[in-house]
Amino acid sequence: MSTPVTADLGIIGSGSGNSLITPFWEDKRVVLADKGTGSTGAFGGTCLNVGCIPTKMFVRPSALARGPEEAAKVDVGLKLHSVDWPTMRDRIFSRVDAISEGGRSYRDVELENVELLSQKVTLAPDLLSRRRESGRFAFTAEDGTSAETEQLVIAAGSRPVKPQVPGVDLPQVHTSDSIMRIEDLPQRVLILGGGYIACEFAGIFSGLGSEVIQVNRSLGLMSVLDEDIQKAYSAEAEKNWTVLYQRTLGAVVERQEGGVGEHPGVTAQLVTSDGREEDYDVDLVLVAIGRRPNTDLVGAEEAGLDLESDGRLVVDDYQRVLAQGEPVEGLYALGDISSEAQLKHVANHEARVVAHNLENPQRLRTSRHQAVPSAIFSYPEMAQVGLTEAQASERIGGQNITTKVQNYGDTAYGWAMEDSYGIFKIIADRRDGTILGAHAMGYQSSNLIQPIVQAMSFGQDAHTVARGQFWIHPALMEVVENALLGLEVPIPEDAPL
Ligand SMILES: Cc1cc2nc3c(=O)[nH]c(=O)nc-3n(C[C@H](O)[C@H](O)[C@H](O)COP(=O)(O)OP(=O)(O)OC[C@H]3O[C@@H](n4cnc5c(N)ncnc54)[C@H](O)[C@@H]3O)c2cc1C
Ligand SMILES: NC(=O)c1ccc[n+]([C@@H]2O[C@H](COP(=O)([O-])OP(=O)(O)OC[C@H]3O[C@@H](n4cnc5c(N)ncnc54)[C@H](O)[C@@H]3O)[C@@H](O)[C@H]2O)c1
Repeated sequence: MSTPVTADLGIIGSGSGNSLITPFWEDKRVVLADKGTGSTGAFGGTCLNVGCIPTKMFVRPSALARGPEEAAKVDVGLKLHSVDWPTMRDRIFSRVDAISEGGRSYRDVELENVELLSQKVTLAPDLLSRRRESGRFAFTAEDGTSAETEQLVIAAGSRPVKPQVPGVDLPQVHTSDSIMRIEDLPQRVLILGGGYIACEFAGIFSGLGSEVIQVNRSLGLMSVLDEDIQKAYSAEAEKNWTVLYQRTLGAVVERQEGGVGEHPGVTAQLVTSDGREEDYDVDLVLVAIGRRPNTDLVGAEEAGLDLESDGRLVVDDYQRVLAQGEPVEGLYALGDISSEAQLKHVANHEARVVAHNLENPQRLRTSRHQAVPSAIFSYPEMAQVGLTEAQASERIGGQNITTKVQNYGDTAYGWAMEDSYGIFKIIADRRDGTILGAHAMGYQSSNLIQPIVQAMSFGQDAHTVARGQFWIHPALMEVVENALLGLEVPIPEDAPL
């Protein structure tokens, strides 16, 4: 057996984990292990290579391709000439791949204190007893290279779940890991799932001109959102592409014709909730039914670490990993492998906390998971923060909440847009004006929600936010101002006017 690589810090995962290598470690040794992400085995994790960044780089051209539809509402005739998928794809990935490669070579070649293990690694099954005896954490790579480190961070992320059905491993069945690199735009695509990823890709492909069939197991899309947004979005999606509910994928069978590039099309065999079978001939299938934490890939359970019921690592407020209910000193986790919210801004925040705690073990800081917003960059776009109306009613009693749903179309900028569907909903405690949540669907809702995130983060009440500042007239942000003003909350005598 070869001599283990020894280091002060070990990191498993080069996504958000990559940012832990701060100047503090310059005169110390770091081992960074990453097996590679997506169909190209890229460095730098999900967000950069197969997640947030490339998806939004496809959302933008897709939104522009909807230009004629939007322009027609305001009496302008536009014509879409072409959508050049191969050029678009290559432009997007030439940027993404260059950043990924730059990141790899910076870590691997330029930083002398960092050893990069471009392999899948597994925690030593006797991780905890060895740590007690030697003071070090141990893990091993597939080629037998082993590493021992004083502190260790598990930032190994999550991966797409695939249903175990016949044909699911055909090359025409994609996940978000591979779909963005396909050779050409499909004419007809079936998307399985009704959550973030399915709704974003349904928006992308339908905007670019593909015929989209979205299939969800439950009734309605985006079931995690507030009911008003969920219903409004489902109704819009049903107008924009085909949406089928209460069905799932039974099998995928290769056909002779259709398809994209070298692969022929497939028949997606769906099974309805009452047991009927329905066949859809499509060019390809995208499966987007959730992501599972990579705890199995790192051997977390075998190493004696505690797991949540959904397979995530259990961490305390300092992001320390728990074993038998107790935090293991020097062992941290962050991002999708331990976080309830699989969101990049959450992983980044946790990484800042872990970076601090690694460098200051005597002054540990806690992570914060209140007022975590998210946006779904579909068509229409959606955004949310805080409690849904149902959750707020359960938390403080329905009689104590006040809500306002502001239509974009009832504001000046909404008139300019001829907007017919945008809504912004705020939920507050009617007793003291505390903002409990906000939920929106419509143009730029991911930006419009930020003042509410700010108010919730800094504890500002609804009336103070509405009247304690100027709102630019007649900007679209007046949607938010009007939603705040529509809440029935107490207004103190000396409140700003
Ligand atoms: C299609 C898509 C779109 C998204 N869009 C958004 C968005 O718009 N906004 C948003 O906030 N979030 C979005 N997300 C979620 C976001 O990408 C993730 O929450 C975030 O990237 C998680 O970061 P992480 O550091 O935890 O994991 P990752 O970035 O996945 O990093 C984990 C790394 O660990 C490596 N690894 C795993 N196991 C091992 C092992 N045993 N040995 C060695 N290496 C290993 C992996 O290869 C990977 O590189 C999106 C996700 C997807 C899939
Ligand atoms: N914009 C963003 O912030 C963004 C974008 C993409 C992904 N993400 C993150 O990635 C996570 C994973 O995304 P996701 O969309 O894969 O999962 P998800 O949990 O958001 O949605 C899964 C969906 O698949 C459906 N489903 C599950 N099994 C099914 C089956 N067998 N047949 C048909 N439908 C089925 C569920 O009803 C649900 O609608 C998200 O929860 C989110 O945290 C975030």
